[in-house]
Amino acid sequence: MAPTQGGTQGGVDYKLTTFLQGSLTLDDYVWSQEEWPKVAYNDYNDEDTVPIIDISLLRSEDAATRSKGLKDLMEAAREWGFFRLVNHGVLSDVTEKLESDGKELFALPLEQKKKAVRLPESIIGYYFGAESVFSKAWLEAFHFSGDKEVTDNMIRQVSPENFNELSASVHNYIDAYQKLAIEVVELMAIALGLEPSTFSKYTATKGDKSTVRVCYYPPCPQPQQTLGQRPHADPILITIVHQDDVGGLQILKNNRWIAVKPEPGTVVVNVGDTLQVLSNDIYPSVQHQVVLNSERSRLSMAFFLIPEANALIVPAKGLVDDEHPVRHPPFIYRDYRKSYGERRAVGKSHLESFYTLKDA
Ligand SMILES: O=C(O)CCC(=O)C(=O)O
Ligand SMILES: [Fe+2]
Repeated sequence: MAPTQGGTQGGVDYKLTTFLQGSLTLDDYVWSQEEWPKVAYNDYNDEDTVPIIDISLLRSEDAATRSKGLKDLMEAAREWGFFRLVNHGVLSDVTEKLESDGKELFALPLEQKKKAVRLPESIIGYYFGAESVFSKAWLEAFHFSGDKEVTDNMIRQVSPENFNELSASVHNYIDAYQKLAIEVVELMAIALGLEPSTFSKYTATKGDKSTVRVCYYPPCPQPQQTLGQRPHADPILITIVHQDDVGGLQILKNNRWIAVKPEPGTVVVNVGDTLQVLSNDIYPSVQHQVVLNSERSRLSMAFFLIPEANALIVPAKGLVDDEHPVRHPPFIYRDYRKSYGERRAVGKSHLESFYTLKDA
């Protein structure tokens, strides 16, 4: 089917979206056929669904409740590389505030948003669709740094009149999710019989600290022929995604795409490549993608727990023995991240190709 060039469908004027401005047409967003989504954004399978972990059980004073909770967490992370967290305790005010601020930012004219455009070599800044590293993706995003100065500069560029409010909103979000993410990776270490800090001690405390990427996927006139994000695994320790009620996130399990159903009050946690290596492959990073729909826009906020750039990423000692040899040669996180950024366009699991690339 030849794509239509903008126009109004289902009450949405696509020409007004950022995606079809200037010389951009729908053709710029049509992917090759083998990349088209196989499962619709809302085709949920209730039999085979990402496990739900109630983190309040893991905080319980009762030893038996705690140890059952740890076992469930360990099994979910090991089998799925993904789980949904309930009762996490992050105030809904913090989440809802950034969600509504994000919507206001995306509603600004493109030229205004571009004042915070991502610079080459950086992951921080504004980017959209056909002009970004996510080339062809029907996505626009503000990626904010946990480094206050960097994010404050970005906000000053794009929305100086709301500076104080926006700055507080982004930093409150990052602080709250950073605490939760550290708690989760500490529980994931305890669940394997390791020191709590085994994974969390790799978290960056200076420079490129943990970040949040606020993602906006407007309705798309051709959701069958494009994607909001192509299949990828995240390079970091863990990601915590807050998605709204629209749906679109899918994960690859046993070669099948599984749609992750949004549940109010729930966040989605996924293992990144770095945690896979630190856990000597016990916790796998898993490919995921974002599928679009033609009716409703979707907003998600992905918090990334980022490793220290200079850290040597090497499997935890307690997980290596004669029966469990080291599965990945060590690497410096900065080198891995750089190579990941350069190869993003390929879209395959980067961890698998990284060592071959280095040896080549
Ligand atoms: O939008 C989503 O649900 C997922 C976002 C994501 O995978 C990412 O930004 O790495
Ligand atoms: Fe991701």
